[in-house]
Amino acid sequence: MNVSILGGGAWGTTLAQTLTDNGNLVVIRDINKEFVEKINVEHVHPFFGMSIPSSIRATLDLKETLDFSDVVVLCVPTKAMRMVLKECNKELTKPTLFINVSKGIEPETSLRVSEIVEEEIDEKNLMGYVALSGPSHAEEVILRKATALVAASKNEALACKVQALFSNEKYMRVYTSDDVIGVEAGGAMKNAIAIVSGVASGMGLGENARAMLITRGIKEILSIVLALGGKMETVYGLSGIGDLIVTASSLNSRNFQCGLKIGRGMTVEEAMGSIVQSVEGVRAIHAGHEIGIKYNLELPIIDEAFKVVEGKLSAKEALHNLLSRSLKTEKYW
Ligand SMILES: NC(=O)C1=CN([C@@H]2O[C@H](COP(=O)(O)OP(=O)(O)OC[C@H]3O[C@@H](n4cnc5c(N)ncnc54)[C@H](O)[C@@H]3O)[C@@H](O)[C@H]2O)C=CC1
Ligand SMILES: O=C(CO)COP(=O)(O)O
Repeated sequence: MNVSILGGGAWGTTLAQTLTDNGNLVVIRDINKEFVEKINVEHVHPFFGMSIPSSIRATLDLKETLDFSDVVVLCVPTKAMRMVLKECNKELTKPTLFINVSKGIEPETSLRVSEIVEEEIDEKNLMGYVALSGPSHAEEVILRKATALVAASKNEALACKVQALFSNEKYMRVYTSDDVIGVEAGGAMKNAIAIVSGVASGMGLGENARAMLITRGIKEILSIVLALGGKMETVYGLSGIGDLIVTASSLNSRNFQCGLKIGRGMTVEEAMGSIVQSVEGVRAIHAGHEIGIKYNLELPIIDEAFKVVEGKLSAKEALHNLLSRSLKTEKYW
């Protein structure tokens, strides 16, 4: 089938290869002319430089991309998501299935991408929505290394459609889920904890500290997912703990790297500015902090991380605050 991808960066172009491997025709829309040329003329991945199938086409033209199919994969940074969806809504002429692979919650509204899609896309243009998420560094998927994802939708048939679209027996296995909230919120919040984990490493703390922050971070992700109406079992799955494992201790993770740089003394702006690809975790820390206030949640790690990224506290002071909290019994729910 024909598939349109919005955002031809690290992940979008990698998924274009998977969709092409599975026998589909893909058009990517990106706003970066250089990326479009790399894909169309050199047939290489714009970030990783390796060859990609020559049938993948890229364009700067949104209308051409939307006209190409009735399946659109959203793969732009979540800070651009609302704007991109507004532009799409003006150009759409038919009911379209939106598959979102971007990971974030809008800090100003605490809305997940599915909710932003519902706000910005007219009902007549919205065939349905599926969130596709899980532990999947583009650096490995582009090399066709074995990976598993989860496709979540309120509509089971659409989740199955996306499962079939992306799965192949060589390297990609997709599960389905009905828990859109859990998949979206878990996928967004793991980036916040990945930054914290990177900060700890950058400060010169050891693996014990990282394990502590990741494990107690899971408790905070769980609190947020449950408060938003998601399921506990989803947090224990690919889009939750699975993605946290891959992100919170890997140099392939832009969020971990960003934290590493902050922990070594860079400001948040310097750290973000030094990484060319999207870093979603700082916005996720803001979103998590806001959700904590709204639902009266106890989120000590996210709240201390918020003070650090706001420049109100050093990472060392934040660590001291966490270690000097009142002693308690270990509980996860
Ligand atoms: N890189 C990875 O391994 C994975 C990334 N993701 C998620 O996918 C999303 C995108 O990440 P990456 O592809 O890694 O980021 P990236 O920074 O490599 O690519 C983003 C692309 O979006 C384009 N873009 C930005 N604003 C746009 C707009 N207004 N209209 C159209 N295109 C626009 C940029 O030019 C860039 O090519 C993020 O939310 C990330 O968390 C999810 C799974 C894996
Ligand atoms: O979401 C990802 C892997 O599943 C990518 O993580 P980073 O954005 O931290 O690189």
